[in-house]
Order: sequence, then C-alpha cells, then structure tokens
Amino acid sequence: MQNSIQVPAALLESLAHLPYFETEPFLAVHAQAQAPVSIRLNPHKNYLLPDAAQPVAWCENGFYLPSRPVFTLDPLFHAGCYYVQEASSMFIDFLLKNLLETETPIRALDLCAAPGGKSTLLQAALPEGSLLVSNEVIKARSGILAENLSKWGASNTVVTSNDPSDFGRLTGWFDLLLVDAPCSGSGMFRKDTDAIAEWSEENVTLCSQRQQRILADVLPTLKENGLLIYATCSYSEAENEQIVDWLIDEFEMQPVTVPIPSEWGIVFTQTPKNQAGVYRFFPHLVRGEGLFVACLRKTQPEDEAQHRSRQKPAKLDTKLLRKWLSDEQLSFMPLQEAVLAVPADLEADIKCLADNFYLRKAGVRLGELTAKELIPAHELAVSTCLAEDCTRIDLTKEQAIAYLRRDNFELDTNVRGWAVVCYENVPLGWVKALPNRFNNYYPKEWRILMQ
Ligand SMILES: C[S@@+](CC[C@H](N)C(=O)[O-])C[C@H]1O[C@@H](n2cnc3c(N)ncnc32)[C@H](O)[C@@H]1O
Repeated sequence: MQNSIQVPAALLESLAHLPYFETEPFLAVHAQAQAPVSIRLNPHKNYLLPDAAQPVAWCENGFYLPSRPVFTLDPLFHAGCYYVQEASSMFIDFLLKNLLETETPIRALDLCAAPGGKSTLLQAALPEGSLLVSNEVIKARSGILAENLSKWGASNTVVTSNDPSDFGRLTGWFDLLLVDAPCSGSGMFRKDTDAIAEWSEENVTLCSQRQQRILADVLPTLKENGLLIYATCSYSEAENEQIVDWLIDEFEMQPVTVPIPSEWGIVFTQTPKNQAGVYRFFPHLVRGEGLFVACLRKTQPEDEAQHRSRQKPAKLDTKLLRKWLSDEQLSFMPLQEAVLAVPADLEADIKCLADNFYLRKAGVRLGELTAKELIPAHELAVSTCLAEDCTRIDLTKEQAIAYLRRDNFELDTNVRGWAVVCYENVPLGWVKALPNRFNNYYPKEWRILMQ
C-alpha cells in the first residue's frame, strides 16, 4: 500500500499487539490527503454554523466541517466564536459531563495548556462559577494561550507560566487536574508531519520519563477525591498505559471510567498491570486524530494549603469601571498600571495565585485608569462582560478584515470617542473615532498577516 506519510516501522511494530490496532487501515488513513476538520463553538458567543456541519458525538459544542475554510480570513474566528480543534480531543467534554458529579463551582488546573484547546473546552464545561488556571511552562508559548483565552472572553480564567513543581506550593487545592502531557506526538502525524522526523524510540523513553516527573511534581496540588485526567497524543504504551500503571503503583490513585457507545469507535482498553480502563483513539476507527486518555481519582488525604493574601485592597474608581461592564458580579484588582475584573467569588483565589505564581493573565483586563478615564483594553472588547450599551459600530466583512489587519479603511459614522467594532454583532475590538478619522486599536501582535 502506498503510504504518503512514512510512519516509522519501529512504531508500527510496537503497536501491533494493541487491541483494535490494524496496520493496513492505520496506514491507509495516514495516506489520505485530508484529516477531518472540526471546530468547537464558544457557548458564550453567537455563531451560525454552516448547514453541512455535523455534530461530534462526544462533545456538545463540537462539529465537523465539510471542508477546511481559511479560518484566518473569518472575522468570527478572531472574535473567539469558535476554536479549531481536532475532534478526538473534544472527548474531555464527555468525560467531564459524566465525572463531575457536582454543580458546585470547582478549581481546575490545566497544567500543560498552550495553545489552549483543552482550556477553552474546560472553561465551557466546568460548573458555573468555577476557577480555571491554565498553565504553560514555556514562556514563549504562554502568549498564544493568553490570546486564545482572552478571545474566549470568560472572566474566570487565569494564565500562569510556571514549572509544574511550583504547584507544590498549593497542596490539596485543585478539584480537577488535566495533564495533557508533552509527548512523542505520533497521534498527530497526519496533521504535523514534522513530528515524524522527530519520532524515535529514544524520544518515547525520554517523554515517558518527563511525563512521570511532571505528574510526580504536580500531584500534591490535587485534593483528596480530586480527579486527574491524563492525556497524550502518542500511541506508545510507555507514555500511556505504563504511566497509568505507575500512577496506581506509586501514588494513591484509583482509575475511573465512563461507559461509551461502541459505535463511536473509541477503543476502551485496560492497562497491562493494574487493568485500569483507558481510552484510545485510532484514526482508522474514529473521525479524529490519535489520542490516549485516562482518568484517576486521588484517594490520598491531602491538607489544603491555607493562604492569606499580602495584597491590600486597592482604591479604584469603581463607579467609572462598572459603566463598561454588564452586570456580572465582578471585583476589581490592580495589576501594575492596569485594572482587572475578576469574579467576586474568585477574588481571594486569584490573589493567592498572584502571590505565588507568574500571572500572564487573570480575569478580564479592563484597561488603564488615568485621572479621568479608562483607556479600554482589547480583552474587555472581546470579553463576555462588556456592557451592552457600549457604543458599537457594525462592519462589513471587508471592513472587518481590514480592521483585523490594522489597515486603513473608510468608516462612515457620526460616532465620537471609544467604540467597539463588530462583525455580525460580535465585538472584534476598539476604535477611537475622532472628527475626521479614527484610530485602530486592534493589538498589533494579533493582526492578520496573511495576504
Ligand atoms: C500536548 S501540548 C498541550 C496542548 C494543549 N493542552 C491544548 O489542548 O491546546 C503539551 C504542552 O506541554 C508543554 N510542556 C513542555 N514541557 C513541559 C514540562 N516539562 N512541563 C510541563 N509542560 C511542558 C508544551 O510546551 C506544550 O504546550
């Protein structure tokens, strides 16, 4: 059979004994030119799906598209109306819906979070009022994570950029821990052919050792009875089943599973040593990429770290700030020259995080307060807490693309001052309209570069 993607023979050999793995169909899907295209909708923003979109069975907001549009040229992509995510990863939604037995707000940590696919999913799936901390240790990658969460628009997220071991400062703090670990990447061969060149048996071993280090470092931050979701996009047992067996052997962790319909094509299998139930996604069986997922509950008692913030309450002109916001229950926190809006119920937690971690983003950045006014931040424009009565200007698609490129374009309006420009009623960002021109405040680093 012709195999346009050269799947390494050593990998094929190592997978041959796995249940439901079949070399020929596996190679056949890798020979196909096109991987399925799927998006997950942002439930807090409006978006009209194309008629031909088909639901992803295991995710309420997930849909396959019939072909791949040029997402970069869709203003609603930049407005955070949806996230482009391969469908297997959306399975986390199904697990959360079935395993979070509570409507009570929880604290969740997405430890390896950039670029933010699973964080945006978690944000939409967690019980209302929950806190989501999205961490990315590599500082250069934390920017794209903060960008994607800013566009998602929710106020209950915090982006940190810390080493997993730093979370040892907050023992017994989180109810949910997602570790979507860095891995050898074989499950992404179809979408990322560079991963093939980087694949080797030695790298699988190195990844497996790193996964153990990351997990051992971060597990103290999980509460007793807290849930760990461990995922990789590798097919190798050393990074998957063997890690789960190691977690059960070395820590007080119990596997938890949810039954799945067989027609989904997801392989429910067991780890060799402890017979823990785990999920595998093979692209010849599901409409998605390769993925491994396991869920475990911590049975070990863990005292919750107690923290009293060193931060003093700030004196802020709250009346002025509230004018910019819809009536969510938000508190205000200064961060250098800027002011943040954070859910009032999460203020103490966010201050505790600010005292202990490097915060890349927290809540919604409202802007900078001068003596007389707020210079609004982009995050506020694309947030879900922007005041309804804020001045809005509707753009055509052509104008919207020009705005997102930071190009000059004609705007026929009598509006003066700060206004939020919208496409199909969804905010894209700020302009400041002056008598004979306007200034484009779209963030330079996010502008569309594609011609
Ligand atoms: C599989 S990716 C995460 C994808 C992300 N969860 C998503 O859904 O968009 C793994 C992430 O782990 C980060 N990473 C690399 N080395 C790490 C380490 N030693 N500890 C924690 N995270 C690490 C990588 O930078 C990468 O962003």
